[in-house]
Amino acid sequence: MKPYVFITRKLPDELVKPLMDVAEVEMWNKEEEPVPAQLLREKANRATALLTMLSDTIDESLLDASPHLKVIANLAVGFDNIDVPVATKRNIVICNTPDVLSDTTADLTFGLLMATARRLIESANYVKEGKWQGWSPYLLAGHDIHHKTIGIVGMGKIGQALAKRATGFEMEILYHNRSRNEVAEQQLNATYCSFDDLLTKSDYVVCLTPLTNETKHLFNKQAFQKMKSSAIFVNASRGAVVDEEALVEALQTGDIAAAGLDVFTKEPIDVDHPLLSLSNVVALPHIGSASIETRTVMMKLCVENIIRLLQNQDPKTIVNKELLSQNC
Ligand SMILES: NC(=O)C1=CN([C@@H]2O[C@H](COP(=O)(O)OP(=O)(O)OC[C@H]3O[C@@H](n4cnc5c(N)ncnc54)[C@H](O)[C@@H]3O)[C@@H](O)[C@H]2O)C=CC1
Ligand SMILES: O=C(O)C(=O)CO
Repeated sequence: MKPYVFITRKLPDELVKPLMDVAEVEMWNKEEEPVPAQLLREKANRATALLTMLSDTIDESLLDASPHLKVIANLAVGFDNIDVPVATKRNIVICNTPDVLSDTTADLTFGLLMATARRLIESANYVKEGKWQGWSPYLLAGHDIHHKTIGIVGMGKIGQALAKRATGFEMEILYHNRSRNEVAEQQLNATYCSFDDLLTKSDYVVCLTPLTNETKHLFNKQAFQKMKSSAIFVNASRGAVVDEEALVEALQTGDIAAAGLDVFTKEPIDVDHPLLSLSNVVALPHIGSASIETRTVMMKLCVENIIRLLQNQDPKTIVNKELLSQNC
């Protein structure tokens, strides 16, 4: 009997085809809506493998109810939606999609920084809404990007790709990370800083850390108060690294100048959330890695990882590496 694999979103058939050759595959039939939690639970109960989205919660109770599960391939590099320690205890391999999305996410993050600094969305709407009466010296004037200081919190793969883009704008690059990044220092001339130093010195503060117990609400009232009043905050990691109430207050009181946000604590964010009413906020619907090319490669990587695991080979990318020698 073929192993049963459940995919929690409608993906293109041609990308899933290789999996169908080795497994019985079922997919949730909607592209834009997550699978209901109860249905996921029922499917997971029979599944040997799951291909999940970052919007699916894979917690202890779901893992408890999934006795045959061998692998979960998450269509994301981030895996904060999965209880990895519990999965590891149950010998369930967790795969993610690192590297393949770093350049695409860095492009979006730098684009978001530019859109926020130069007020691109506000300006485009201004024209389309017929508000443009004529040229004037400070009409929709924003802030320079070139030769300014960017502070990157989380100098990992995406952070490094972002720093590379910042060098093209001749920016001074500061970074804060769990450990020193020699490539960033030697090849990109980035300078390591304490978190507080980075906050006080940067014109642009960009968050690219994973969401962990340590980074939850890292950007709180105190952090925003340490930033320059002209600083622009950009978050392309996970919403919960930010205390959103504190961010609203910082933007309203002028502790910081503006924010570019690709991610939110609750996704989708409620349309009446105070952040969305502020003209100095650019909000995007979590599209960091959303290019057709990159999403296709991410899907292929998930499919390949599941096939490899089902054939008792090492996956190409794994989160809980400690399981490699045991399982694969
Ligand atoms: N907006 C979007 O669509 C996307 C968001 N992401 C988010 O970006 C995150 C980073 O992705 P990668 O760069 O590939 O991961 P990575 O693992 O290569 O880099 C993360 C870096 O953050 C550092 N870090 C962890 N905890 C820290 C802390 N407390 N203080 C300072 N630094 C800390 C790590 O040392 C590491 O260098 C993902 O975990 C994900 O949450 C990733 C892709 C797309
Ligand atoms: O990969 C991730 O972690 C994302 O947020 C989407 O690509």
